[in-house]
Amino acid sequence: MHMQSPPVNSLSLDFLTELCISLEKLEMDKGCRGLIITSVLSNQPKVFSAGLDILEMYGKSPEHCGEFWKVVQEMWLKFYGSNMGSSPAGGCLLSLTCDYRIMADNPRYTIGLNETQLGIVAPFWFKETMVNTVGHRNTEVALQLGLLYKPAEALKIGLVDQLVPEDQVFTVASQTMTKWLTIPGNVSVITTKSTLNLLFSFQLWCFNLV
Ligand SMILES: CC/C=C\CCC/C=C/C(=O)SCCNC(=O)CCNC(=O)[C@H](O)C(C)(C)COP(=O)(O)OP(=O)(O)OC[C@H]1O[C@@H](n2cnc3c(N)ncnc32)[C@H](O)[C@@H]1OP(=O)(O)O
Repeated sequence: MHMQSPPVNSLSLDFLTELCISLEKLEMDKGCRGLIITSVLSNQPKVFSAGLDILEMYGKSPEHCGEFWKVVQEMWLKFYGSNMGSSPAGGCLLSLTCDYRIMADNPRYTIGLNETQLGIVAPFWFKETMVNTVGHRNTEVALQLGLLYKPAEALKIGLVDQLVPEDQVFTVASQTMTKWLTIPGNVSVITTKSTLNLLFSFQLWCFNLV
């Protein structure tokens, strides 16, 4: 899936709604077993996603914010595989929801949950997704300081799984997905993934009740 919402693939209500509808269609397509998500913006260095659309959160009605928030959570529940350039905040969440993260090895790119740098708080399910990926201590430091990591640092703490030269990102992503798809039985993989996320999904469900 190619993301192309200039200038920076910011996650607006319209963009996220379209993303979720596209994912739903793919989920219903029995021939589709995996997804690579990438940015085809023409800017250099390339942005994967600038995160939540800041304008979507400013001066809007509570109903609009509620609708926006619901679709952000929907996006979190659905994702699978990714490859990328710069990924701050919601862009980082988008990639954290994937099974495998391949980042272009260009020190001009950064990834991380930088919310505190903006004076906002990363929601608990952003935080939990980060803890599940890089552990509690790394998350504690990363979130409190709002750190954005360069590729080598991101690899070191496990925030991304692999660095590759920029022109090879898609090829390596395709090869990696081919390997993941050799695991037999869609059901066992999906069930394993659901089990890993079970407690967390339950927590999010409880959170939405209060
Ligand atoms: C209800 C919600 C409550 C709490 C939410 C808490 C969770 C929040 C999660 C978030 O995701 S908040 C968003 C955080 N995002 C960022 O901090 C990213 C900010 N942007 C950047 O760092 C950079 O723009 C960049 C993505 C690295 C790209 O840099 P580049 O130099 O290539 O572009 P430039 O900075 O000139 O930007 C171009 C253009 O895009 C606009 N822009 C950038 N980011 C956003 C965004 N997140 N939302 C909306 N618009 C964005 C920027 O203003 C420029 O616009 P202009 O050309 O009109 O000036």
